[in-house]
Amino acid sequence: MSSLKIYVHPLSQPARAVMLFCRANSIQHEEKIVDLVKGAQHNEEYAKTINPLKKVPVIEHDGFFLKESVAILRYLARTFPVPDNWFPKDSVSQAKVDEYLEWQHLNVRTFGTLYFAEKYIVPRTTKQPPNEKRAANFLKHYIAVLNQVETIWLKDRPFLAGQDISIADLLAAAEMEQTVLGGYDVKENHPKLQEYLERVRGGLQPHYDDVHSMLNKIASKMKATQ
Ligand SMILES: N[C@@H](CCC(=O)N[C@@H](CS)C(=O)NCC(=O)O)C(=O)O
Repeated sequence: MSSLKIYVHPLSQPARAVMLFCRANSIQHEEKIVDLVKGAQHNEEYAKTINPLKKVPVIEHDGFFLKESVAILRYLARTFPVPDNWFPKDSVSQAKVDEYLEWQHLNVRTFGTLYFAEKYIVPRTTKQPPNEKRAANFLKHYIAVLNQVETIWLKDRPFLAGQDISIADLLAAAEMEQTVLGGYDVKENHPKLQEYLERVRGGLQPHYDDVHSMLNKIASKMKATQ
């Protein structure tokens, strides 16, 4: 019998996208939590046997190891019997998904992550306050790319690559949910993206809330103590 292990952590955006894909498609798999908070990704064993880049997500499918969320999601969509909308076989439809996947890494992913890291990770690892000037600059760029998502990618379609949800939406939603931990709630600031995120979430319940539960709990606690 085929075996799929996914090495993930629920506070990692690309890992959540992989978790969500597997859960929403009822792909039989085992979740291996790599405790990023405790630095488990830096363990010698993890670097040696799972991922020399010391990051999540990674999958292990029948002895085949694959890192990088985009490659993983494409591989899973090709390899498992999932509905075609996730990564369509039709060349033009697939290219539309790829178009977002190629763009997001240097845009939503980059600026959302830089902002989140400056506001959330840096203070926790250095015990120093964030550099607010740097954070504001990352946020400015993050808002600019979110505006591009609204006005270009979602201009005339409900999902990033067309009428149906695809793997592009999983990565986008996971990134947009993350920055609440840095104090920037996309849903409160971008009504069109709020509707979009609700659309993505609505079609993926209860899995969407399940994979975001740790993030949402931390965000609620932070809001309560502000
Ligand atoms: N390009 C990679 C990014 C992976 C990545 O940056 N993972 C982060 C969590 S979101 C990580 O594992 N960080 C641990 C570390 O840098 O120590 C992907 O899309 O899979």
